[in-house]
Order: sequence, then structure tokens, then C-alpha cells
Amino acid sequence: MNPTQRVLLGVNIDHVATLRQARGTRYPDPVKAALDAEEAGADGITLHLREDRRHIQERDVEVMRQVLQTRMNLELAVTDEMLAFAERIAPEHVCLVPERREEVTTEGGLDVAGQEERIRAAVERLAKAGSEVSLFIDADPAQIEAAARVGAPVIELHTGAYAEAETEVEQLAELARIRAGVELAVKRGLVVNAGHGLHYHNVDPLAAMPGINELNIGHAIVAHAVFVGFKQAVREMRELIAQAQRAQPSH
Ligand SMILES: CC(=O)[C@@H](O)[C@H](O)COP(=O)(O)O
Ligand SMILES: NCC(=O)COP(=O)(O)O
Repeated sequence: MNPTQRVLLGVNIDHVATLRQARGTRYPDPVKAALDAEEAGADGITLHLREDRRHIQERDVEVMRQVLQTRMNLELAVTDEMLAFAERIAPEHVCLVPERREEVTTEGGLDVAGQEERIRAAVERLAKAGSEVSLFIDADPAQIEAAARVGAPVIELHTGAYAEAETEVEQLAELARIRAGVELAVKRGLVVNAGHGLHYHNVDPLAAMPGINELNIGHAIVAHAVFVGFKQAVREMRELIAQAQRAQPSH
């Protein structure tokens, strides 16, 4: 990645759909949220079609595929059902994530090293459909090496452990782990995104980290939007990321 390239912001609109699903209404519409996010400066839209459909529905993906002005990053599990759906939609980007129905949110990264042939086949299948595939993995050297071996052009490093760190020591340790992961991944020719649990108070170190291509952020933006409005919440995050990058010595 060119060190002077702007760190991109992918806005995840899953939790606009969480509010809709809470009552089974037609509002708030995540499609409107996605278009508003784009107007406010989002470089792309991320959405996670879960097997339990707790938030995003097929209809949301199908409509957004027709109206988004930037790029769609569709997250889904490595199952035949989801791969077939992704082939039909053929979004610009597909991110393969681990998924367990009982989880509250995505816990941990995809185990690529333990199932390389299965992941390789999924990457090839989606690439043939025209999507750029990323793998949502922990900043674990074995997983990064495996991601490069299976032919994924992009990885997204799971930042949940960093976001949930309770002490500064833990947070700095997680940042060091992510930084080492980014360096290894860039050395292997991978494009490196990051996301999960990023917030207005913890995004700076990731935005300033050399080698980061895009940050995918959703829950915190939707939560902040409850108080300031969605476009404003996106604008603030977009500006925070830009400021952090400008403050970087190499800039
Ligand atoms: C893969 C990831 O970290 C996010 O997309 C997260 O999955 C958001 O969706 P949930 O909050 O339903 O986990
Ligand atoms: N892949 C991470 C993502 O899309 C957003 O995660 P979060 O900000 O909702 O935790």
C-alpha cells in the first residue's frame, strides 16, 4: 500500500437493521443508512448476512447491490448457502468470516490454517464470480501465512481483542500484535484491512498504522448516530481517521 494513500472507511450498517428487526418493521432502512453514509464520506459499505438473519436480510443486500455508489463489502460464513448467494450477488468485495449462531458478535478470526483447501476453494469460487475476497482473521502469523497460501488478495485483521482490552498494557500488547501482523501481511503482498469494535476513542492508532488500507466500523457509528444523526456520525469518524493519518510522522 502506498504510504501516502488515505486510509479508507468502510461503514458497516448491520446494526441499523438490528433496530428494524427488533420490531419487524420496515424502518429504519439500512439501504438509506448506506446511501447517507456514502454521502457523508464512506469509501464503502460493509454488511454481514448472517445465517440467523438477526439483522441484514437478503433484500437489503439485493437492493444495495443496485443502488450503492461506492463499493459493497459483503461479509458471510463459508457455507454453500452463503457462497451461492455471494456468487449470485457478485459484490465488489466478499469477506469470509467465522460464524456461530450462539455468538453475540463475531468472536475471533476465521481459521484458515486449519482448513486451507476449503478456504482456497471458496476464494477461487468467489474470485471467479468477480468478487475480491478478504479473510477475516486474527493477527496470528500462522493465519496470515495461510491466507497468503490460499490466494486471498486481502485480509481483515480482527481488532476485537484490542477494542476490548481493559488495561493500557493489554491495549499496547494488542496493538503490537496487530502491527506485527500488518508488517508480515504486507511483506506477503496482502492488502490489509482491519475492524471490529473500533470506536471514536480507540481508532487513532489503527488509522495511523502504516500498511492499513481500510477500517471497517459499524456498531460505534450506529450507536453515535442515535445522538448526532447518521451522516454526522460518519463524517466525524471519517475526519478522525484523516486526522490520525495526518499526524503520522511519515505524512
Ligand atoms: C465481522 C465483523 O466483525 C463484523 O461485521 C461483525 O460481525 C458485525 O456483525 P455482528 O455485530 O452481528 O457480529
Ligand atoms: N468487520 C468489522 C465490521 O464490519 C464492523 O465491526 P463493528 O464496528 O460493528 O464491531
